[in-house]
Amino acid sequence: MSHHIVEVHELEHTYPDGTAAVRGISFRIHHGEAVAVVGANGAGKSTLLLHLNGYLTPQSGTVRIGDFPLTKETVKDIRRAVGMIFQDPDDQLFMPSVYEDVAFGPLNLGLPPEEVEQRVQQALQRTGVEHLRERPPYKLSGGEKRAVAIATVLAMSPDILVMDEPTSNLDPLSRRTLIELLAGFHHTKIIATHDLDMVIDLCERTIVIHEGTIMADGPTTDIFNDDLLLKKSHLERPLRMQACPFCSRR
Ligand SMILES: Nc1ncnc2c1ncn2[C@@H]1O[C@H](COP(=O)(O)OP(=O)(O)OP(=O)(O)O)[C@@H](O)[C@H]1O
Repeated sequence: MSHHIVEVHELEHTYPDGTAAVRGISFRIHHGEAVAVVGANGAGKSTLLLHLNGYLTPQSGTVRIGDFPLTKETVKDIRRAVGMIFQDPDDQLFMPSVYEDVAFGPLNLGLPPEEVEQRVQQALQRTGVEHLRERPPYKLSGGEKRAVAIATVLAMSPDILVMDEPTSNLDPLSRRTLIELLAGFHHTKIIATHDLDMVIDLCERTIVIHEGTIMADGPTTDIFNDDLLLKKSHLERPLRMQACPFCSRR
């Protein structure tokens, strides 16, 4: 097996209206790495992420997850390895209760009832939402929904977690709780986000996307200290790295 768990090579994607969203992207990610994908609105982050578990298949170029090249034939295996957490938890939660949402994936795998129960219990415990087990997901708060969406993914025991804007629309405390939760996961993590302060907390490596191409790929601290790169990519230093507006100290 390759020691690169994710390999993307010369990936391109053009939408039917002619928008070239991903224009020749290549990178490799090792087991256990936590990698941020950052870039301005419309840079191509979500389009790239949708290729990592087969919601989109390559028009040109390749995506490999572990031993499998992504094709229509391997997509089922790839979805078992890669858990995708969407920006809007409502895209992920559709059953009448939290329990049923978290059990949905394991039941679809045809697992025996005891194992389904065990996976659901563990996933709810790890995300701290056991008490919501019988609640209808649509009545939960944004932070609770996000945690349940993560539980639905954990119940599938993926190797890799791919997340699109996991902290969007969360209040500061829910955001902090989520960051602590994610920091405790030992999965390979790929996180597309505008929350650059979260990136400092979670990701040792950052890939900067600009107009569908990779502008930079390296240690997060190097990227966030490169003001010219940030400017060219329409990004700003994370708040934590900006000068204090009152005392002008960093
Ligand atoms: N379904 C679609 N049809 C046509 N164009 C699309 C579609 N989805 C995205 N695009 C376009 O592709 C480009 C990349 O969009 P994408 O959503 O991947 O960017 P992003 O970096 O995730 O942006 P954001 O930070 O705003 O979420 C944009 O120009 C966008 O308008």
